[in-house]
Amino acid sequence: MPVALCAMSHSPLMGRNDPDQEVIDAVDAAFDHARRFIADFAPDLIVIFAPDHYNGVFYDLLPPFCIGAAAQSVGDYGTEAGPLDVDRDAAHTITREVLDSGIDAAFSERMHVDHGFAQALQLLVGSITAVPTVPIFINSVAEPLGPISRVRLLGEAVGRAANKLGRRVLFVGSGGLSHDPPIPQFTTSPEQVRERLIDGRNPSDAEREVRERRVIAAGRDFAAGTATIQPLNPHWDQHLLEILASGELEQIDTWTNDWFVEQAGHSSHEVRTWIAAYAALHANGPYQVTSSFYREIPEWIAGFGITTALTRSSNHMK
Ligand SMILES: O=C(O)CCC(=O)/C=C/C=C(\O)C(=O)O
Ligand SMILES: [Fe+2]
Repeated sequence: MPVALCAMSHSPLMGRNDPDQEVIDAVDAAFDHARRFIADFAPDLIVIFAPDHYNGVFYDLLPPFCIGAAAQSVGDYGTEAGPLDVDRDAAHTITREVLDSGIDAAFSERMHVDHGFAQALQLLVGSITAVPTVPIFINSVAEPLGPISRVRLLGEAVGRAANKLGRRVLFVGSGGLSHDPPIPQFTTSPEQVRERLIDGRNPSDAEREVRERRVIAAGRDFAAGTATIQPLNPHWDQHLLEILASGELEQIDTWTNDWFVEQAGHSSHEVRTWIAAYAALHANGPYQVTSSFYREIPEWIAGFGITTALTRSSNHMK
């Protein structure tokens, strides 16, 4: 069966701290294109790789990867709250293949997910329940992180499982390219913040509001050139996009986690979701990137990309 991919940046600042209309129009056009690509492909299952930002997964038990057989969106930053339409059987099949491949992913019958999953599903297919989904959490925020090669291997195992499902599977990767938004680091946080990073589920509306305002203010300062956060790195972003388009994903195995941060900021680890999605596609055969959008958008603290891809055999089977 054919498989396809859409990898996209997300940003909680979209609609909250917007750039010039010309930039918004360009992003909207790129999302329109991605939506048409997905509608043409007509997936009957979405496997989405996304991170969490201390809304669903905490330091009380922090796996590198977790596959959800049921999942609940927390509804942060105005995203849709409530249950995703998770395909439990597909989640079990994928988990078995991943574990059989020697990748020790966690498994959840009640995964909590945030805008990393919900914003992508809403933007690409309209809602968190529009298409049956298997959500796969990839820790991209809470250090320490394992080597990037494990992410590629996870993606390959998921891709092999998808191949066995006999379904029209769309792989989605959700997360930024270079960016360094103000997400607390455990080692440098005061005790009170550490406590919420360990066990901060179900914050009050007021607590959530304070956190969200802090990120919005950082976006304003960053766009005004007065923030102390790390600059975007369009050269690094383009280099990564070229490697992903080439299909030579092993090249990325040599990149250290420190180098990701040095070059592209702490949240550049979110490209783990893209690498997993591309590896899943690659496990189904040689592929072709069919569209690639990129802009630096300081207002959203994002090197912002959207790409679509198809395996070459899927192209003939459309
Ligand atoms: O306040 C916190 O603990 C988390 C802040 C937060 O959720 C920021 C998210 C930013 C992104 O998702 C992003 O730029 O990719
Ligand atoms: Fe993020």
